[in-house]
Amino acid sequence: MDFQQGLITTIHEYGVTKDLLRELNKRLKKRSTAILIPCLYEEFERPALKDIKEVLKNLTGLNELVIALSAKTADQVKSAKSFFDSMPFPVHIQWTNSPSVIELLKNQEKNGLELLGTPGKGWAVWQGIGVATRQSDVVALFDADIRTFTPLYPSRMILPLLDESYGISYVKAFYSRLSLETNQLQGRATRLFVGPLLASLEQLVGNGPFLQYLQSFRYPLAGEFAFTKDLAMNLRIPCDWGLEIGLLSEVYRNVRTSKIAQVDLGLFDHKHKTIGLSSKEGLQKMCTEILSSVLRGLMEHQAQTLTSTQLSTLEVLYKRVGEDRVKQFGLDSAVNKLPYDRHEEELSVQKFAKLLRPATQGYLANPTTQQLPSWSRVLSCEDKLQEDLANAGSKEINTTKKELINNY
Ligand SMILES: O=C(O)[C@H](O)COP(=O)(O)O
Repeated sequence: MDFQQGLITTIHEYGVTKDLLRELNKRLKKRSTAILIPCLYEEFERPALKDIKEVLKNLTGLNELVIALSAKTADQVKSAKSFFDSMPFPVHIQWTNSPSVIELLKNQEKNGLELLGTPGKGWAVWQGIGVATRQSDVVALFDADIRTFTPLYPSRMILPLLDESYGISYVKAFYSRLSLETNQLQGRATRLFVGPLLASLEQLVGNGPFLQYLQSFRYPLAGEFAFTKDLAMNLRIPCDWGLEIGLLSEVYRNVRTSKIAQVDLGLFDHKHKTIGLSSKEGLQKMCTEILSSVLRGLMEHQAQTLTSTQLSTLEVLYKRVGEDRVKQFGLDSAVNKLPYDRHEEELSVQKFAKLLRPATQGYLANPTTQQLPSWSRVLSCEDKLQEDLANAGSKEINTTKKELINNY
């Protein structure tokens, strides 16, 4: 526990779990809430989503479950629908890359709206927000690959938004990251890249408000967050691995920090990526895109950028802080009797350090990234697009347009 340091409210986990679901269901009836799960069809073939479904079945007060599904065939969509057959609330399967959705969004180019995002989580989140906010005042988002999902997750993520007297608009998760198989610390991008990067940038450019804000989050890359409809409708959505940092930047732009809370979800594990052989793969690609997102935030909120001398300093600082963190996590693991592969962690820091120069130069050469426009901006042009999108995403399928699906 801490004593609420930092800019945002921290909700700790004190181990009291009695009646959590009863309380949640009671409050859900008073403020309409949707859960949004962006998802590739492959997740339906893995055990995690089945476990998530079993927990969600207990949320009798939920207004809607929205599955933003990327699928290759109509049969996959049908089987996703029957997978969620028995839920005690409406389930909307939004086929994000269906021919009708692609046609509808492509058609918006005539209005100057670029809505065909790069396929991936960002695009699915954007569609899911559009669909979910038609009928719900609160939206909570969970990844489909969480292997440790318990009733505590939805309860703790959603409850802070259901009592409006606290004035909270945005809730972000944090957790302890341990692999269920090896019992080793996970969260490599967060621990070994984002943490040391933010600390190094702070030394380099000073403790400006945006850097201070980002550092208030105990797990800035957490993919689990919840927001009120009015905030959700005003967020631009990035389409790359910078999604989580990019959304934090959009939240910073839209609400005061007193309206933000982070919640301890306890233990968390999910599907893991490899570190990748180059900056185009795995965690290295992820960190490259995260760096762009952090640099963009520095520009947008602090009007700061990196000169070439600063870039050299950043490389030196990051390496030093990264190596210090490896030692710190080693001690943390030893005292907790967790296995720790120091060599592997040192190699990760070395690889991440090598990304800094090309990634920064790449960002400076092209600082604007693809972001999907906020829903409030979209509706100012096409006020029926939420409905049209939801209809197109759940419509029966035209399999003759298979090549469209494959491209998205
Ligand atoms: O949270 C993170 O740092 C990234 O998602 C990577 O996580 P992992 O090391 O648990 O795969």
